[in-house]
Amino acid sequence: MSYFSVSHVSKSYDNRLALSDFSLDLNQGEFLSIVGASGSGKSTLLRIMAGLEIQDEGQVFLNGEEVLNPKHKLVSGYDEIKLIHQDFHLFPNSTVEENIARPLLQFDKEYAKFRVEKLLSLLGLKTFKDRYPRQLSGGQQQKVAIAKALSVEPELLLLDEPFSSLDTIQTQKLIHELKDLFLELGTTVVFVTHDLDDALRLTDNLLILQKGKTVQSGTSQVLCENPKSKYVARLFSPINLIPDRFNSYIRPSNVKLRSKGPLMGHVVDSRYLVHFNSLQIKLKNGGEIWEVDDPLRKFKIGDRVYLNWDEEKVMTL
Ligand SMILES: Nc1ncnc2c1ncn2[C@@H]1O[C@H](COP(=O)(O)OP(=O)(O)OP(=O)(O)O)[C@@H](O)[C@H]1O
Repeated sequence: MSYFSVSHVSKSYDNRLALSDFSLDLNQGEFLSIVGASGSGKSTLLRIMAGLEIQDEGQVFLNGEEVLNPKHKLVSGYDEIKLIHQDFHLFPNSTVEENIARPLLQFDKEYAKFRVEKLLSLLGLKTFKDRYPRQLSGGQQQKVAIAKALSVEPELLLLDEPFSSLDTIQTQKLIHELKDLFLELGTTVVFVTHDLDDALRLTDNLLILQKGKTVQSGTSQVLCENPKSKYVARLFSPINLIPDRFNSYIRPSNVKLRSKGPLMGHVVDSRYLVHFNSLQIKLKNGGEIWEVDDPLRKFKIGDRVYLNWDEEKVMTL
């Protein structure tokens, strides 16, 4: 059996299915991102993984032991499994240091001191250790919440949209720091998000959840290059339907603009994006609009273009 395993878990609320026959296996130290739209069942799944929610069917195992839900365990939850939410759950009248030390009250004092110092240092929080949560930015508060969760050395860390109250720059910086931290500590991590970009930055392994079911899982590269459905394909970028071919699509980045080619069109809009101009091209026959990347920023509105692509990049969905 794998280190962490979710086996055939289902859950309904008032006859509405939130999770359907969901299974998952993770090795120790592995990171996984679960990506799903709002209402796809992400939070329900994490709460079941943490032993905080009663599932209708299925089981969860960590390191060979069953994770019991509140129906079977008097005090719900486990020290080995920590769930972190977007709202930080910090003690407002305790300093950063006290917040991180709080879960360690029952531990040996020397160990607690050592652990708190290590986490303050690993998360770059040393200079803030005497401040109160209200004196910190959102990103710093989230780091304290993560340090607090890591203080008891959990075996499994479950992150429920932990960056949703942070801005893009704060999120990218924190993800970068956390990745190194989790690797160093060897923690097994499940991160749920609706934001594919955040998931790609934190992990190589993805699972796409839709209406309580896994629609595809694998590495980011496999999911981007070989999506099994339009839903998965569109998470990575828009897709263009190739006319007169059965369910064949091409990504904007895989279209080449040449002076000759199988499809002709005119540029009807051009947007300046960081790495390329994003063109809207109206096809001559049929009048459909394609989205195409112009990395050399060569084309202007009104230009006539011919669209080419490599057959191996065509996705049949
Ligand atoms: N306590 C509850 N009672 C009734 N229905 C619930 C409850 N919790 C969740 N649901 C329903 O279960 C489904 C899954 O909800 P869940 O919160 O797990 O999704 P999510 O992917 O985490 O959504 P979000 O990203 O918006 O937080 C939704 O349809 C939701 O309305």
